[in-house]
Amino acid sequence: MSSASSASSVSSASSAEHIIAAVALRRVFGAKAAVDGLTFSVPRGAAVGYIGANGAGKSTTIKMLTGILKPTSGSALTCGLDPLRHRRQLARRIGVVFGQRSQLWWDLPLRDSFVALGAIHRLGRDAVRDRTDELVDRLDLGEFVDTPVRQLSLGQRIRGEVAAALLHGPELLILDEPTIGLDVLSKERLRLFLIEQRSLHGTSLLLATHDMGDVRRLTERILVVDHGRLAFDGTLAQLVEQVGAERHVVLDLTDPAPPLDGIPGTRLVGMEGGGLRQQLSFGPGETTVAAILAAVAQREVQVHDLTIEEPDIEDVVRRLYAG
Ligand SMILES: Nc1ncnc2c1ncn2[C@@H]1O[C@H](COP(=O)(O)OP(=O)(O)OP(=O)(O)O)[C@@H](O)[C@H]1O
Repeated sequence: MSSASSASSVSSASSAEHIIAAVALRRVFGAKAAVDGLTFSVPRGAAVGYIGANGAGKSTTIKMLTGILKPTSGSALTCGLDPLRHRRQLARRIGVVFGQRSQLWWDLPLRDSFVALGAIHRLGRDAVRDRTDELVDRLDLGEFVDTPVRQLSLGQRIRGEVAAALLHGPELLILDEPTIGLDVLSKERLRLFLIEQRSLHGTSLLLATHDMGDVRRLTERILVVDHGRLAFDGTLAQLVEQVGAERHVVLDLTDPAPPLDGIPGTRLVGMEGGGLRQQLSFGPGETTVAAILAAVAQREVQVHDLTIEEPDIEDVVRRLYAG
């Protein structure tokens, strides 16, 4: 079955409710199925994390959803459109960022890229200017918006990529590893911006990432893909319940202290240096870092430093299969 004819088999009712609808999506490279019969849908307005180990098939899925790659079989509708047949129309309704590959013009300053993209998307000059001003302000691009892209740092470039992807106010934003290689502050700044944009504009989000922090902050549902197949579809809390992928807070204390057990919502999972460093684990919804710190303060110990460790995605996927 061709992808064009099969895409039309996804009902139009579902395409109104769903920003993405994939049915038995499959893509083979030589003898290997990179994506192997994926069926899932994303309701309009939702934010979904798409996670999996290296080579699990995430980028291949995204390429099929955006019309870059033809499925070997199965079908996909993105914004109700067949991505291959309506690639140009689709481009006006989605924004895509591949963290590892630039979609900007290397020799042009960001501002000129925005003007060029505005022309491609057929936005009026005033609309481009207003939207550029908003994005420069919200993403703090002011210092480098007139610098050629090739001279930007990774964090600056990614902010530029995200701005470019949102210039035309897409219904759906697809991000493939947007925070890869970014330092903690740049990651956080980008996440806050994305949260704000979604609440302002109701943009749907599909986020492929290796970063559990991205998933936790930005999405409400998780799809786990493994060897091109869907291994899990549910909330982070359900995933944690199923595989026990908890967060850890590592507390470095100013003086050795007795075990910090019995802190509500946490388990003491490690102690070093006679109590100088203690590690507590906790699941989503059980407690917060702020509540943990407040409870620790009542034990009359002083926290000198703290680190929050997110569960490792490769480990989560392994445990999903082991269980
Ligand atoms: N153009 C291609 N030709 C041949 N094999 C490919 C091609 N693109 C992807 N693959 C293979 O398909 C599988 C899935 O790759 P894909 O890039 O979709 O995984 P991924 O989940 O995005 O991985 P990563 O997290 O490492 O980016 C891998 O085994 C990869 O080597």
